[in-house]
Amino acid sequence: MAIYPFFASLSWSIFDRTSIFVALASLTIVAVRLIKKPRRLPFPPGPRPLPLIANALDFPLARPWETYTRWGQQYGDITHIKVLGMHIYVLNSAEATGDLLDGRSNLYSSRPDMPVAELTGWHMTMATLPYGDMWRKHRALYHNKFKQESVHQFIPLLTCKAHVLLRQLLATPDERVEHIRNYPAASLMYICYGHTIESHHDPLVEISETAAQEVAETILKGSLVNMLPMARHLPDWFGFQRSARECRRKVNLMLNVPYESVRRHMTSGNTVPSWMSEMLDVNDSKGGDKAEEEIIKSVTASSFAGKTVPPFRNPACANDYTSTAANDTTASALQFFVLAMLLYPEVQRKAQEELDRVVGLGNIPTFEDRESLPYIDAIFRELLRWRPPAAIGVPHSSTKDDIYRDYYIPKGSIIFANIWGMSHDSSVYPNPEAFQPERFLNPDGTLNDNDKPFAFGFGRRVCVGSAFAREIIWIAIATMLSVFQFDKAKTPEGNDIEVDGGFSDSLVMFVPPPLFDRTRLNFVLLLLSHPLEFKCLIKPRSQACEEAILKTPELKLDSLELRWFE
Ligand code: HEM
Repeated sequence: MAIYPFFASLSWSIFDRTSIFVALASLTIVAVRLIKKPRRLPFPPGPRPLPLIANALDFPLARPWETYTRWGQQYGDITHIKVLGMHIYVLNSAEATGDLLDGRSNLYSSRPDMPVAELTGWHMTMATLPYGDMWRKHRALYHNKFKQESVHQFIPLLTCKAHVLLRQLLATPDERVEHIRNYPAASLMYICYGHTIESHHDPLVEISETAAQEVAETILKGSLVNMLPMARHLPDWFGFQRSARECRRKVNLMLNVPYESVRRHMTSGNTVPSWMSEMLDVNDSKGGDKAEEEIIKSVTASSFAGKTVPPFRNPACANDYTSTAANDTTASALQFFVLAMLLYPEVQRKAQEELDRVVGLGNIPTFEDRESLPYIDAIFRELLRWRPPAAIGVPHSSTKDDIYRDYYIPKGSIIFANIWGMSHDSSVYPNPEAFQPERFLNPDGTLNDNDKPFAFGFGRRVCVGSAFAREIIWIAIATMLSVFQFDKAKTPEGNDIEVDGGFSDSLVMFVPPPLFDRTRLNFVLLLLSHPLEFKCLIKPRSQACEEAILKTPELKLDSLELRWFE
């Protein structure tokens, strides 16, 4: 049967020419949209998903950077997996990371959502805030304090704290791990609140640590709450409610003890100048907005809060804990520095030759010597390349559907950039496992232009403390190398105790998202890498070095008196 007569019989009165034109045009637009619609495009390649559980078994929980790097070799520089309904993308090249996280930072600057974190009161830390106005406010305050042009204000304090570190290492070298951990914590506590840490058991540091510890444990117990929000109404004996309440109490102490103490000093006309007192002054002068005050509490707490011993603790590692921002990244870099000096004694020798040439044996360098000490800066850059403290960074999440290289990336995807893989790309860094500061030097010994470490992350979420990190780590490395010799410890027979160079996993833990709400994603717990425990001999390089350490001036600082309340 011919179809034509049917169409021929249609009356022009029903389908006049204009209507047909409009209908055809609309159909064309819809068709083009459908064809171009991102959903039609494929996801990037990745491990084959299984029915029902998709890639749940592929997701690496231990040493994830190794799996990511393997995926990069197998599937190219962008890999896709699907876990518990979430689309996860792993970027394995500087090009793809630059294109998406830097180049399209308007789309890729959020963080995975964390329903359980809200229940525990832990959603206030800046690194976990979703992209938006609240994050912008936090970031602006942070940037203002820690931007490149402002970090010179910290020079006297950091010099003083580096000298404290030298004196501690001289007095009790076997407590190296604790001294190094204490150094960034003591610097940041003073900057944030004007509080001086007197011992390794400072009450304020302990409060922040136990708060974070409590959060990690509550999050584990809270997986069920994340999946089934109704579960939050389970009775107290179920455990989660009690945990969450205790957690909120500790977070509350962490935010309010320093705040109340700073306030009390300000009111009594006895202010110890600090970042918090500065911000409160500005806010007070504008009428003392309460919401702004809460932001001030959170921003200061974000910089040091968050050391926890993870639930799957590596017993061989003295330091495996997770952290939110500043303290542990810095401590991790410095622990790896000591390890590198043991494994690469020729690097230590070259650095000390440079120091002796520039400042002379028995003298301690200052920031003023930095320009003349390029090899020390090269050590710093190589350190962040060789053992980036956050090997897979902090995940970003996308806020709109997107297409990249004809692949589809839906809104709400989680994006990991494999910082480790990019820093160990042998086409850029030949023999990447070797610690070679020379990679960052020109043939004439000056520093080359490669000064954008992947270790600080990407785009609008790039580490806001990176300028400060460069200062605090540099002065510690330069002063330690000038006066100390780092060697392998010896057996009673005088033989070297070997150091295997191992380090703790950077572990990623996913808590399942709500069963019926795919827009609320999950919680991701990231651990920073730290060296596995190793023994080390730390001795002054000479009598003159020992005297120089003992002569370092002690900066007398006013200190905040903490005021406790429950
Ligand atoms: C070696 C030292 C450090 C390393 C390797 C490091 C690394 C990182 C990385 C990888 C991120 C995530 C970037 C991204 O999402 O792409 C980050 C974020 C952050 N870092 Fe650092 N960091 C260091 C030191 C510091 C210091 C000293 C501070 C504070 C003074 C700090 C404050 C922050 C904050 C607040 C964020 C969250 C930024 C945001 O989400 O917008 N970091 N850091």
